[in-house]
Amino acid sequence: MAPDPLVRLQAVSKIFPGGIVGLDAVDLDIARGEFLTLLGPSGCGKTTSLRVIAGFESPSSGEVLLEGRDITALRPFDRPVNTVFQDYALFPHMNVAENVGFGLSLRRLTRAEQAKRVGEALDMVGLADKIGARVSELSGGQRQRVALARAIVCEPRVLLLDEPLSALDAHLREQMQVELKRLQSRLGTTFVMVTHDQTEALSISDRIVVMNKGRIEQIAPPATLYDRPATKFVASFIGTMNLLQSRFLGRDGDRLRFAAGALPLEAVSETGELPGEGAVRTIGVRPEDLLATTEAAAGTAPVRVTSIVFHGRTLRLHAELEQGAPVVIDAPRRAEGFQFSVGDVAHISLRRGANCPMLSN
Ligand SMILES: Nc1ncnc2c1ncn2[C@@H]1O[C@H](COP(=O)(O)OP(=O)(O)OP(=O)(O)O)[C@@H](O)[C@H]1O
Repeated sequence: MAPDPLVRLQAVSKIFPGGIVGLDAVDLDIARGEFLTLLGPSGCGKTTSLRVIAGFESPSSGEVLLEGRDITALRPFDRPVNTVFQDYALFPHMNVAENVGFGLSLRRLTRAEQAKRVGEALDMVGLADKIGARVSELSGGQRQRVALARAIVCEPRVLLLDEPLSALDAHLREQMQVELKRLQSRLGTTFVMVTHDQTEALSISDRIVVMNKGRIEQIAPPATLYDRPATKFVASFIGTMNLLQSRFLGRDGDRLRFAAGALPLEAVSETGELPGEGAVRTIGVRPEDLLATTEAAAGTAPVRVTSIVFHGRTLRLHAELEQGAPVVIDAPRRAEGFQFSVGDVAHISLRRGANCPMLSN
């Protein structure tokens, strides 16, 4: 039997004034020690989920459980939960040590104990040498670390992070992603992070919750989400995916044979659903799972190249299948013996062994 989750959202809905749906019957189990990321477009309910867990927002219906105990009515400060906000919410008139120690000052600790814990938290985030610095003297990345230290110093059971890296430039952001993940592993604390950046979610999380319109579309580890998205929404939100309307031809063991126009495809069904013969389904095909050649052969379909985009090691061909359906192919740049130009006809086929998901709506 799976161990009890640390946090459980049970049929949580949040309806804002005016009937705006923030969350729509969300069920979510968060495991002890995991790095869970809430991912989705603007307005999908990520921040509302976080605020419900923190206690800043009370659900319209449903329960929030912590280790099986109903904490729905508990005030934020009575929950063993801390939040790192997008803008860090640091006190500009206090120095680094005072900012980090602020949460502790509400607890009954001796001054010596407080100072020790502040020192340890700053060590954890690599800022021990800035202990006396004013917040205004710090860079964006350093402020971010102070905010983290202030949140971890209270040793919360759950650390909530609302777009914690969004104020940083791309380079620093990537570096902080690695640091955040390392910090989480060292602490063993459960982290729940909100982001709308899929690359960030994929690189940092143990599991990702993809949200859409107040509901959960799919919960899975990054590789599963990438390789086997369950819905069209998830497929198009994570990386680039061709969504090809395809006719079901029959099955070969657990492989389902389809055709998108003249292009033969093989797919797997996540749900176990077996379509009727001739039924049309959407098959998700990654650009790297399509091969392009200049010559027609068995198993290829012709496409017309409409544009070519330089992607470093690969060229991304944007093309059209016979019926005008758009398709994107990643072709290696140093492919022997062929080159494509806009307007050319290329012959594409599915890479052997590609795992194409059959997607539901
Ligand atoms: N206090 C509020 N009053 C009214 N509507 C709200 C309130 N807070 C959130 N909403 C609405 O609830 C929905 C979910 O909002 P939420 O902030 O959770 O989305 P989000 O996924 O975090 O978006 P973003 O990425 O833009 O922060 C949106 O339609 C939003 O407009």
